[in-house]
Amino acid sequence: MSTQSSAKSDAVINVENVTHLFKQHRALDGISFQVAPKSLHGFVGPNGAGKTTTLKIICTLLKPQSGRIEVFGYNVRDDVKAIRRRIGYMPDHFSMYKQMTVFEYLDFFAAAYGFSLKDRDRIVADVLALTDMDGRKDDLIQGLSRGMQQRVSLARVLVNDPDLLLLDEPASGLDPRARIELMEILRELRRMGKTIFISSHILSELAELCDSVTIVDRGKTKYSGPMDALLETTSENPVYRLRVETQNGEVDGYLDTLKTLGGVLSVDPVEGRPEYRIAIDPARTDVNGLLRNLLDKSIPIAGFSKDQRHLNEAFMDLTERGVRT
Ligand SMILES: Nc1ncnc2c1ncn2[C@@H]1O[C@H](COP(=O)(O)OP(=O)(O)OP(=O)(O)O)[C@@H](O)[C@H]1O
Repeated sequence: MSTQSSAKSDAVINVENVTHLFKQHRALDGISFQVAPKSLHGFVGPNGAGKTTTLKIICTLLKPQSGRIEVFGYNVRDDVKAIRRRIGYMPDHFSMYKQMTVFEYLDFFAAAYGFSLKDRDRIVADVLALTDMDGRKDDLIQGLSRGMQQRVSLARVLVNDPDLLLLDEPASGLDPRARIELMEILRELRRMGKTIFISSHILSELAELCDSVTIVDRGKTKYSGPMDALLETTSENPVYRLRVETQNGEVDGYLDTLKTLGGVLSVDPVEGRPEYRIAIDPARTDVNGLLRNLLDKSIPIAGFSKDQRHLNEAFMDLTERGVRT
């Protein structure tokens, strides 16, 4: 009997204090995080951090040894069938039946899900359209590029119309164009209301795509929340980035004026660009005060934004040195 919990939250994935050992080796060490419905949630961590292990537990291929994992409110220990009906899992390393055509391959999986011959034609046409593969249905898989094979693999995951997609490093080995096209397909799937959980060991790869992210290292959660909040400067003193209009590329001349503005703590010119990073004391001024002062001093503003930490900086701050084997 299935035992969907009355769920204390509406999270699609709820991971609470999960630990998993391979013999003496602690692959997961009390990991916890949640994934909201209809979000595109990144799962990032260095090699050996525990991403694949977590994904396998979420998709019911591996039983958790301790802690709790719920998917759509179903416990992964007891409700395997109910969960499998609603998820699509794309593993990091997969083998395909490469001597099949794209159509035969997808039709084979639709048949494995128990769909009738009539439904299968429609389903395969739908997933081919979703992955922009309509024109390739009669191509042999072995003749397709890696990017195209990855799309077929994604199409295969969509055959049972899952509400949650679990994708393990889907962009690895793809060239920039194939990556961008894959990301566009994922955005479209999210627009259709699917929740997408996507792992990568490269934070920058997911930064533009994902609205929320969990960073994991050595089996522990290092950050889980909105992508924007991760990139905010951690300092208590907000930092803003000012770009000035230049004439003949001349950028000097504003530094001294900027330093004298009320509430400004420090001003750093950005090397090689007509830009400054300005830190303010929030007890003495705010963003509106700073902008007013800039206008009062006739600084020619060409652009102004809150400074964000560089992604790599955020990732390095949160994860430890050394590769885990
Ligand atoms: N079946 C297994 N037997 C023994 N150790 C394992 C097994 N699977 C994973 N591990 C170990 O558990 C740790 C976590 O592995 P996991 O594959 O989950 O990490 P990952 O974050 O997905 O890494 P990568 O980015 O390299 O794919 C690693 O130290 C790995 O060597």
